[in-house]
Amino acid sequence: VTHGATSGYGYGVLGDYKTLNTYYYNGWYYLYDVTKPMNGVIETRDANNGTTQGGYSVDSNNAFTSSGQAADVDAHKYAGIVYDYYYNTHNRNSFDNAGSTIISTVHYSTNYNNAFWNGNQMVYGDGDGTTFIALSGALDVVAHELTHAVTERTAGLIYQDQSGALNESMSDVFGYFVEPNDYLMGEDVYTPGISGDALRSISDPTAYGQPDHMNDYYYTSSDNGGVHTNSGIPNKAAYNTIVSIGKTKAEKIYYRALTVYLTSSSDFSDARAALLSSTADLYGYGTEYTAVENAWDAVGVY
Ligand SMILES: O=C(NO)[C@]12CC[C@H](CC1)C2
Ligand SMILES: [Ca+2]
Ligand SMILES: [Zn+2]
Repeated sequence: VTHGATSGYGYGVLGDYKTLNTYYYNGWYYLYDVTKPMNGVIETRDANNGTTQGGYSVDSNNAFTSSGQAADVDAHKYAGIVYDYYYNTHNRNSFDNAGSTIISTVHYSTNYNNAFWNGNQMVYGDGDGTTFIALSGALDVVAHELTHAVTERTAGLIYQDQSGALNESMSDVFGYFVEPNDYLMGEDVYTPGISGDALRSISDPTAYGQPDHMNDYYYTSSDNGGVHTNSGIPNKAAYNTIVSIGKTKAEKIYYRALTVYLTSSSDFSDARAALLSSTADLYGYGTEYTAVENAWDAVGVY
């Protein structure tokens, strides 16, 4: 075989075995996934602790088993899982719904306790080993970042004040929809020395210093108007919605609100209205509609 799709394997950030969609070319195996529908491609790169996009993550024998490859393994595997979620659940082909290649870069900078979508791709730090370990090691974090890309291409929620907090909330809420085994965000890569904690909770935002009601909205000039703090309010409303109507209906309502009704300047009240319109479109004005009204009443948003 001169070149083509191959199946490899590796160990993730938490040391867990996983199979990988790889690509063989000219003696090297690449973290380059060509198995997705409509020619969607997922590629993973390695900045080698620099701040460039980095070159392709490659291996000589299709076994990505070294400790330095763990972050690459998870970024690649989890990007594929998030692609599949959006395609299978919402019929969306990649972040732009046009099959654009999903690019991830890992080992960005040194001791970098963050991850971000830079407008073109996902970028993950390794963490400092105390606050975070390699951030691609959490599926909800990968889903959080790729949802920033979806939001940017759809509602385009401006990353400031209430629209910015909604932007953050959409990423946390779809992080839950992709990884629904808990209501926590980032728990798999946050504080390796402390068990049971997380970066945020959508069931109880106050557990990690976020408000869960408009009465406690945090007015600040930092963090783009506290977008990572005030997201607790729409996050709590989403949790209320999920527990009352279930994940299957909730994720359809949220996806429709994000892609049909929300705009760049939408605030929390606009989000309530967008979710109610989406609910009415999909399920009418019955129990689901009432549940969404109650969910937002409970956080003081009308
Ligand atoms: O909320 C975030 N970005 O807007 C985080 C912070 C830590 C995880 C990686 C990036 C989530
Ligand atoms: Ca989680
Ligand atoms: Zn974010």
